[in-house]
Amino acid sequence: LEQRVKELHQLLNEYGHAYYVLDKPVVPDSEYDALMQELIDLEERHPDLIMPDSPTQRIGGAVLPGFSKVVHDTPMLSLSNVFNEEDIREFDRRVRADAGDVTYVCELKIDGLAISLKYENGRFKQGSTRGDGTVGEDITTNLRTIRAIPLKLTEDVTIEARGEAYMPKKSFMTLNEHREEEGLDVFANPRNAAAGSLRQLDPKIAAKRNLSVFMYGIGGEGAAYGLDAHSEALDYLDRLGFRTNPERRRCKDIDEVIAYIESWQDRRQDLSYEIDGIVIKVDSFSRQEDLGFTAKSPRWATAYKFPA
Ligand SMILES: COc1nc2nc(N)nc(N)c2nc1C
Repeated sequence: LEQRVKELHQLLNEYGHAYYVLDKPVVPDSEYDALMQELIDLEERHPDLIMPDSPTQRIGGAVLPGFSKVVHDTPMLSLSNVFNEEDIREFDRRVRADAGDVTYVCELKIDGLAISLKYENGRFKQGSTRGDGTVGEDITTNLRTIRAIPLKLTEDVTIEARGEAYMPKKSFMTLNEHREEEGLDVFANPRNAAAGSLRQLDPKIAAKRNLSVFMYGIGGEGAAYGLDAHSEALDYLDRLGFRTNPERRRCKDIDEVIAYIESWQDRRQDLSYEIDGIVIKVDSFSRQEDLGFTAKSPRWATAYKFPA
């Protein structure tokens, strides 16, 4: 019996990772659903076999009275913005003045809300919003309902991952259609819909909102995991089981960055999620250290914003 439960955990985690994290289903939905139902039945008959990281435990029971506060180990900063090619080249000049020639990483800037996910010995422990950058809200129960967030990592590491929770465009359209039918206010955009969903005190509501995430960094010192560069940190997050955005690109100079940005000017409407810009980051962690931070933003990163 325990053996079958373990086997179901393994299968459901593997199939769930393929479907929700890699967007590459390996079994038909009907097979996944049948295995999930088998595990639900087994756990109902033998509650002693229910483990906290069981795939059935994503939707917590109780409605929360409110959200408790979480003080971030390191502040969740904001990004400076640039709006045109001149700004981008000015950013590059300032970077090279202090750090010399650098390689950049460009990432799509997902139009969602920033979250922090903390894991202890490979198990999801706490998830929170950015809040004011220093203190956020504990939304662990809601984040557990997001299938793209692993409850258990492939390694027993203690780590904090940071990224963006968002609502795909299709889910946003469907949600607003349902709200209109029910005479409820519609959400203005997917970002508001995602934020509103994660601010629900009843996890059953968040669970129905089809939210997803793209993780974009490690909280604290990436070097602590033997990593020398941001691109390596993203590959490490992949290996641990997190969902990262596949459109990221290492650029050897600012001309390549500008070409990458131009390539997304129009292509972005083909994406299944909304982006509001492109984030440009210096790749090497030691070059990032040379550059440091202003009071509220890293000097080694900036966000190019698309015209509204
Ligand atoms: C290093 O700090 C950051 N990195 C980021 N990366 C991406 N892709 N998107 C963001 N919104 C973002 N925001 C911040 C503060």
